[in-house]
Amino acid sequence: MRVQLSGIHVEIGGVTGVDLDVEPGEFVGIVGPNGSGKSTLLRALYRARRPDAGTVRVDGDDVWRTLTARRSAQRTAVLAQHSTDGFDFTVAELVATGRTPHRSAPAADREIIARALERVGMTSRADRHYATLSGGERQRVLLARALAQQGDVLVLDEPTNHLDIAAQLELLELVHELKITTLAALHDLNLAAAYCDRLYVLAAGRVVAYGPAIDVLTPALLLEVFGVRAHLGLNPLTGRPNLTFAPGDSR
Ligand SMILES: Nc1ncnc2c1ncn2[C@@H]1O[C@H](COP(=O)(O)OP(=O)(O)OP(=O)(O)O)[C@@H](O)[C@H]1O
Repeated sequence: MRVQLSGIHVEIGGVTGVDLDVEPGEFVGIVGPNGSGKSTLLRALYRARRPDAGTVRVDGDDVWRTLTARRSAQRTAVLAQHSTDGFDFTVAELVATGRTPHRSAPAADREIIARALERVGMTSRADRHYATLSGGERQRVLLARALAQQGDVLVLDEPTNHLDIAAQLELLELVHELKITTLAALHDLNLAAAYCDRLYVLAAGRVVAYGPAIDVLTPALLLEVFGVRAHLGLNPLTGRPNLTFAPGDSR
C-alpha cells in the first residue's frame, strides 16, 4: 500500500509542512537529530497524534478523516522502541494482541500467530514469558505481533535501540525481506543507508533532503544537519554506502 503524507504540521512536535511518500513495498527511512520530529511524524501516520494540518493517506484513504482507529490498525502495524509493554504475557499471548483489530475465528488467529512466530524464528519461544527474553528476542516478538496484525504498512520507531550489533542487523534483515511498505525512524545512519531504499532527512521539523542514501548523506549535509564531519564511502563487506565520522570542529 502507498503512504502519502502531505503538508503535515504538528504544533507540539515542531513538524512544519512535511511531505513524504512511500511507494508500495518500499522501505523508507527517516533520519535526523534528536528532537527533529521523526517520532511525531510517525505518530501522525499510525494514528496516535492528530496533525494540526495536512493529510495522511494510506492506500488513498485519509487516515484521520476517513478511517476509524480499527480500520487504520488493520492497515498499519507499529514496532516502537524497545519497551516494557507486555511483561505479563507469554510470547504467544503478546503476538495474539496483534489480532485485536481483526474479527477472525480463533483457529485462523492461531494459524496466523504461528506463522508470524515462525517468520521471526521464535516458534520455540512461544510459551516463554516475554519478560524472560533478551532485548533482541523481544524486538523479534514485537515484529511478530506486527506481522500478526497483517497490515500492509509497517511503522518502525527506533526499532534497534538497545540491541547489540548482531540483533540490529538481524532485525533489519528480517524487515528488509518482508518487502512490505515500511517507514522507519532510525538513528544509526549506516543501518539506514544499508537497508532503506530511500531516506528523508529531518531537521527542526522540516524535510531538508530525500532520496537514496548515497545521494543524500553527503559530508556537507551531515555537517549542516548533525554538525559532524563525515566521509561517505562503501562498506567493503556489503558494498552499501558507509559513513565514518569525526567531531565537527577541527579537534
Ligand atoms: N507531547 C509533547 N509535548 C511537548 N513537546 C513535545 C511532545 N512531543 C514531542 N515534543 C517535542 O517535539 C519535538 C520533536 O519530538 P520527536 O520525538 O518527534 O523527535 P524525534 O526526532 O523523534 O527525536 P529523538 O530522535 O530524540 O527520538 C521535540 O522537541 C519534543 O520535545
